[in-house]
Amino acid sequence: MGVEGYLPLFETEELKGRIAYRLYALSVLVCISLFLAYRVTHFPGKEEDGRWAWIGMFGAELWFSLYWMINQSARWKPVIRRTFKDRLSQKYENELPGVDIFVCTADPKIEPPAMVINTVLSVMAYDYPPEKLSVYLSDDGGSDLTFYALDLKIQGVFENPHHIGVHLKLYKDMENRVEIVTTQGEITEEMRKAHKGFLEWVLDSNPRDHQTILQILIDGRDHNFVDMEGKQLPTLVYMAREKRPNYHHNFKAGAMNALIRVSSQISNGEIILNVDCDMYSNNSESIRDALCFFMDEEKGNEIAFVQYPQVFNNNTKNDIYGSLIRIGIELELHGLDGYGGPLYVGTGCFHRREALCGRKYNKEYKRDWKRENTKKVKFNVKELEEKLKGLSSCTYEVKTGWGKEMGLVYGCPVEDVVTGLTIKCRGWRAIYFNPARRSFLGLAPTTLAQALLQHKRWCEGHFKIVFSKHYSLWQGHGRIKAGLQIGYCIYNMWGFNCIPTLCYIIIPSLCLLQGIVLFPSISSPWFIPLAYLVIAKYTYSLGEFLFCGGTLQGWWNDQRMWMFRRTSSYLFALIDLILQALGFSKSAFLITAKVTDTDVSQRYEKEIMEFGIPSPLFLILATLALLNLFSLVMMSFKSVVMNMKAGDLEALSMQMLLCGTVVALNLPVYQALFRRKDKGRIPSSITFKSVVLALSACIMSSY
Ligand SMILES: O=c1ccn([C@@H]2O[C@H](COP(=O)(O)OP(=O)(O)O[C@H]3O[C@H](CO)[C@@H](O)[C@H](O)[C@H]3O)[C@@H](O)[C@H]2O)c(=O)[nH]1
Ligand SMILES: [Mn+2]
Repeated sequence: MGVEGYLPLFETEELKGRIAYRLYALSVLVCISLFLAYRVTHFPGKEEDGRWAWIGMFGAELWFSLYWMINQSARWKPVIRRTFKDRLSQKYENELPGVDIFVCTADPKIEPPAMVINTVLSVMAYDYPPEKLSVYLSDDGGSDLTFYALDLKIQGVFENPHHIGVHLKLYKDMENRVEIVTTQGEITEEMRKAHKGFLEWVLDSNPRDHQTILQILIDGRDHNFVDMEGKQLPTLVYMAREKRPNYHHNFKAGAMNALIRVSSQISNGEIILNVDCDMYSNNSESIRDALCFFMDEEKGNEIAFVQYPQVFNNNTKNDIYGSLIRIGIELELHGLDGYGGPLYVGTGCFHRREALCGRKYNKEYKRDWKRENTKKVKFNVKELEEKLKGLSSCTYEVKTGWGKEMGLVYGCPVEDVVTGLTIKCRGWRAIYFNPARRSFLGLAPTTLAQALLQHKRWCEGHFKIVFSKHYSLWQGHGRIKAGLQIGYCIYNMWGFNCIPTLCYIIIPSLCLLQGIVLFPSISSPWFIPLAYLVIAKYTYSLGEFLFCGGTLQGWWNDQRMWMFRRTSSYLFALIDLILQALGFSKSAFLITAKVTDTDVSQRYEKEIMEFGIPSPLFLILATLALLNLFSLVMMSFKSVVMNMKAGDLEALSMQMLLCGTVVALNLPVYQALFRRKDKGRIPSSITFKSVVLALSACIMSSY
């Protein structure tokens, strides 16, 4: 029996239809084996044509089969969570823990201050006792513009009680003032004098070289900080940690760790929520939902973090860049939850401070929520600010466990994933909570280049994980469930799809020109498993996508984006990785832009793909698209001119189908190459190079 009078604060339900799914998966597995058996038994001999092509195809198929199996882990046992917030209030309303909210921003040009402040205000407006809520803004841009915007808005809050929680648009006036300053790019003398905070920006400070700037703008302990209705306000702190050229700042992970330390001396909330500067809160109940997990008497103690889905408010209907990763958020993360917890994806995540700071979980651990928060700060604001600056200095972490055993883990462009796994390996579990109303909304990339570069960074991060001790199969061994170890591999191994996909897009089209047969012909019995695989897999994939709330066109776009990512982002990540290993380049964190030109955003609204710049990513995409187009055209031409026999054509039919599908997926590329006139088309230098490359490949292989 459990605790007396125990009422669970949340419940868990397994996703339905699992038996049917497992039967389907079994049938696919059988056909995969049959198809591989066909490959092995029909291999061309040493003297025959196409031996290399067959080796390439076989290698790719072996990988795809393995990757398909890895993917099953996320579909085997997905779970769905539900909370009981009324029970939470009944039982714990007076013992609610302190919650510290961290917002990270890094660059006032690509992350506009007005947006950052909107996010800050949205999290100040949570339905939660203000004296238990503290908001911290970390500004890696060290920007006086961001500070100015924050300060201005806060004055607005004092002057207008309805400000918090109301959408930014109503505050056009203030927004305009912020905008003017942002475009001017500097703070005037007059503004500088108006607030003591600006004194901290000394003349020669720049984003990469400055002292710590720490300002407690609202001190939650001080009951004079009330809005016009007399309602108390949450604590609000601005921090730009010290930056020096000789010290590596570890990007977002470094910022988060500095905030963990600084906040521990101000509010020391037991729960930490972190959001990116574009991820505003869209649901004032999210804290209470998350607490239902942490505070459940029986199951809550082992929970280290509660992750909400990362979704966007600027997605178009058919999500042309597949930014939503729909299957990931609506299905796969639920699947990982069933085995011990989702990935930590870096934003929209509630942490237990102790777990984030390196504590190990064991069965004896039991949080007593009735215990008072022991942090009673005696200093006044000014003293406190001065005292805490040292905590975010460059040298503070030297020879400490920060970045390894404590806080977010350093050294990886997907620091969040590594951190989440490390926490789980310390014995904790995590929860994925995906309520009907979206809890956080951010900005998805609005150009193809941005979308592909974001995936390049992620892929590079996951590659690094595989070659480090943080690979789930090593680090997780004996510490987390096998299902979860494999579940992590879905993402860790994203990049390995690159070469096999390139094989599958290049080899069949070139072989088509040479008349080399790669697949069983329609009349052969070996055709049956292949046909089953193609039909069953794609029908299922479409069904899954629709079930997850997508559209038919959205699914098609998603297929295209996965092809693009695998052949360009992942390839570049691989090349970069090799260059880094050889010492030719260094890892960087390219921040995703959150501002867009008007004509670019108009095209985005209309779901017209945005190329525009002569990126090498596009050269690859265009060349592959043309290669398949040329092969298909030349092949059709040849079959008419040379009057090919029906039997020969039949043997090549699967290759023609494959080529045809690639061509169909690439329609937006051909339009951008040859038909469009707007600025978002593919630049002519890329058009020229890709035509030359694709043509020469075709000509060379036809002879
Ligand atoms: O030196 C830096 C670099 C970035 N950031 C902040 O980190 C956040 C995420 O950066 P963004 O460029 O928007 O990343 P995304 O492409 O959206 O990246 C996703 O993937 C990242 C890992 O690659 C996670 O950290 C993010 O939470 C997740 O949203 C933003 O708020 C940035 O301001 C910093 O604070 N300091
Ligand atoms: Mn982002």
